[in-house]
This record gives sequence, C-alpha cells and structure tokens, in this order.
Amino acid sequence: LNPHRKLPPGPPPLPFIGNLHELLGDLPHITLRNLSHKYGPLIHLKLGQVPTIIASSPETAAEILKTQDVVFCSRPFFATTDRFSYGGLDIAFSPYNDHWRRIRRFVNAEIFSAARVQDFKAVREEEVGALLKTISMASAGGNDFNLSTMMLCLFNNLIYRKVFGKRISAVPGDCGRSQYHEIIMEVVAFTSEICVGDFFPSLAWLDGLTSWRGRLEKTFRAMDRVFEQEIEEGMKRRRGREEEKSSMGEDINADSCLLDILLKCQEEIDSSLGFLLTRDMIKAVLMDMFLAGTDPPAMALEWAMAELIKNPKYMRKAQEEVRRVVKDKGKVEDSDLQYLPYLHNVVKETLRLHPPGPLLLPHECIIDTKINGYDILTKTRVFINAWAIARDAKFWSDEPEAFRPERFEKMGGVDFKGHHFELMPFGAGRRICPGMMLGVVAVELALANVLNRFDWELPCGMRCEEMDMSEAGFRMVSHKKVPLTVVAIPAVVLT
Ligand code: HEM
Repeated sequence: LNPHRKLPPGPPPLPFIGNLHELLGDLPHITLRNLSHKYGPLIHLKLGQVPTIIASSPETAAEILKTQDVVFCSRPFFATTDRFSYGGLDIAFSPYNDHWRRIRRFVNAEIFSAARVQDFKAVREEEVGALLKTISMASAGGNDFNLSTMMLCLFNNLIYRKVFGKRISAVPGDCGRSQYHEIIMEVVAFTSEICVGDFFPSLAWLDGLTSWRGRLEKTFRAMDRVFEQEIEEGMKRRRGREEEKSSMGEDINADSCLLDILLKCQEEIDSSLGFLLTRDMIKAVLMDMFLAGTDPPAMALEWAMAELIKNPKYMRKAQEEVRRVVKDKGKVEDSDLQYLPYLHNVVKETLRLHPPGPLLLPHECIIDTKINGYDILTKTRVFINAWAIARDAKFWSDEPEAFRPERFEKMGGVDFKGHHFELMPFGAGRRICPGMMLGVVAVELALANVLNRFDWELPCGMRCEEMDMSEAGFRMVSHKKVPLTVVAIPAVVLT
C-alpha cells in the first residue's frame, strides 16, 4: 500500500472491525448523514476489511455518477445478490462488463422503452381497476384495512403480467395474495441480509458454518422453481403459437410478455441481443424484475398515500385536481396523467423525502482514481446518500424535512430523471434505474385513481398528527415501519 495515499476523511477505524460499529443503531442513511456533517461530503469508512466511500452532496454525487461514471459503474460482490443474480448474470447486480452492456441495451429497448410502457397501458388500467374493487370490498361497512399490502399486491400482479403475461392473484379482478406473493416477498427481504463474507471476504468460509447459507439456498430454490415452471409453460405456449402461426400466418410476437421475448433470444442466434441467452441468464433477468420492480414502486405509493393522509390540505388539493380532470368518467386513464401536474409534484415530493433506495444500489470503483484530491482505490465500495442529499438545507432551503409538493412549482423543472443531483431517487448515469418510467406511470395511475374514487380517513378517530411515519429497520428498500391502516369512503364524485 502506498503510504503517501490520501484517503477521504472519516472516523478512525477500530482494529479488525474497522468502522462497522458506526453503523449499529440508527438506519444507515441517517448515521451516514450525521457522519457527513462531521467529516464532509465525501467520507471514507473501512467496513470490516472493505474500503467504502459515501457521497453526501450533489457535487460529489455528480463526480461519481457523471464525470467519472465509467470508473464507478460496477457493482460490488455480495453473497446474497450473487446467488439471486445467478452469479452476476442479471442487470442490477452484474459487474460492469460486456454482458451487462448488452443486456442493459436490450432491456432498455425491449422492456423499458416509452413504446413498451405505452403497450402496457391496458394491463396497468385493468390491475388498478382490480385494486379499486379490492378496496371497495375491504372497506364495505366502514371497516379499516391494510392498504400497504394491497399496494404490494398491485405491483406483484403488474410485474407478473409484464414478465409472464398472467396475473399472480388467484381470484380474477382481485388484488389479493397468492402463494407466489410470499415467495417473492421472501426473496425481496433476503436481499437485505448480510453475511460475514460481505465485510470480511477472507472469512467468507464462516458463512458455511451457520444456517444462513441453507436459508439462502432454500429461498433461492423456491423462486427458481417458479421460474422453471413458467419457462416450461412459456416454451409450450411458444410451440403452440408457432404451429398456429404456420397455419394462420400470425405474428408470434404479438403481445409478447418478457418471458416470450427472452425465449426468442434463447433460440435465435440473430436475436436483437447479438448473442444467445442461456437459461440462467433468462432467470437472472426475471429475478431482477421481481427484486427491483415490485417493492420500490409499492413503497413509493405507500409513502405518497401516507403523506397525503397526514397532510389533509394537500390531499384535498390533489383530489380536486384529479376529480376536475376526470369529471364523471369514473376512472383515471393513462392519457389523463399529463393533465395532473399537482399529482406529479406529489409523487416527486414523496420520492424526495422517501426515496425507496435511500443509498441507491452500491457501486464499485474499477480503477484507482481521485475525487477532490483524495485517493479512491480499485474495488472501493461506493454509496450515494440520495436520502441525505434530497433533504439538505443548502439546496432545499424551504423546510427540507416537510412534505410540500408546491415547492416544485418554483423550482424551474428540477426533476428525478438523473440530471439534477439534488434529487435522484432513481440514481443517475449508466446504472440509472431503467424501470423509472414504467414505475412512475403505474404509481401515478394508481394514486390518481384511489384519490378519485375514495375519501380517506384513519381508523378509530386517530388524528393525522398521531401517524407513525418512521421507517422500518435496515432494508435495501425503505419501508414504513407501521403499515398504512385506513378507512376508505366511496366519494361522491362531483361533475
Ligand atoms: C418508484 C419506482 C422505482 C424506484 C424509486 C427505483 C429506484 C432504483 C434505484 C435507486 C436503482 C439503483 C441506481 C444506481 O445504482 O445508481 C435502480 C436500479 C434498477 N431498477 Fe429501479 N426503481 C423503481 C422501479 C423499477 C421498476 C418498476 C423496475 C423494473 C420493472 C426497475 C428495475 C431496475 C433495474 C433492473 C435496476 C438495475 C439497473 C442497473 O444496475 O443497470 N426499477 N432502481
């Protein structure tokens, strides 16, 4: 090691554990924000044996995600995400390499493009309709119910349809749970688990001595079995359609789900990918859709509703806007969203205060480099504290901790698309979330519809000031500690 290297500032490490003890207690993004107040916008920690930097200002984030994006756009190795990504064959946890570049280009075009998001319109509207029906049934007789679970079910159904072309909930038109919800949620929860080897690579063998590896394998296998079953069915379906096509001249890709598109690339050497997909690559991409595509938008919707219920003034304003646009149509459609600027600001403000990934996903530095004169070594882990940056009074001067959608009316188009480093709930640069548009449209559509159709109250005369808005303990995606239990009253929609 070069004795002249100059690392970013940070608290002094203890022998062996380094700075791991600093992260005990509060949520990591809160602890790291507090450390940045003391040591500055770029700090260095030794977490176990692993050098780690944390960026907590728009300027340092821009240096990492824009100026030196190519240097910092890899992902570190974690045992759990390595298993769930079939050894890094996916998009989200793959290191930066040729495989990632090709597959990311492919999914950008085939799954996440504006045209594909538009194609998904009918499914989105149908599933939001199922959510409304489920809420109506649950609230009959003035009962309270757990809205958080229903929102998660909505996104599980949406992603299941996007991926496999069918619903996951057993009952048609219902947004209730099925056995797969439990498996998906177990997998999602497992990605937040850490093991000894993640911080002490030389001691990774210790993980084999605990029950952890067995639990990981069991959870992975359960999801893998679902994929195997769906792939077999998908292949049968394709064969059936091929036969139909040859007899009727039908386009076999019409209304393809993601699985169909991937299976086509498994079979044809001249697929748009430019290489053949293996079965593990297919399963890794499917896994990403569930890991990245269900929890974050569901959490965004949950926090948006929680903030609006807590702030009745903004709830009324959003409802008035939606009801004015929808009039007596009864439901909000995709095409109405462009006329709902206040609702859009509600979603932006929610993502500012409650980014589902407060520290984004971890990045990794691929060559030695410098930031602000400090040395950053190859394989340093990198976290961007998007949560802290979006609450920093230096930029968000007007009550940064308060929920105020109006603030965006005076902010000259600051948005979350990866150009404004003060607000980046989807990240920025090469690794920016490819599902941003798909997620935001679904969140806005669901939110607009539940605001239009129902008025909302808290159960048992609870006052909005009494709502618990705290976050659950450490998870990759920020959850509300107390699920949102509410009463929905069918609204008399004024025309
Ligand atoms: C409100 C909704 C969502 C939020 C807030 C969100 C947020 C994020 C964030 C913070 C990242 C990491 C960016 C980084 O590392 O710098 C990410 C990555 C990713 N997201 Fe999303 N996401 C959302 C919805 C979705 C949806 C609906 C999908 C897919 C159906 C999706 C798929 C992905 C994938 C595949 C990646 C990995 C990208 C890569 O590493 O190249 N996301 N997302």
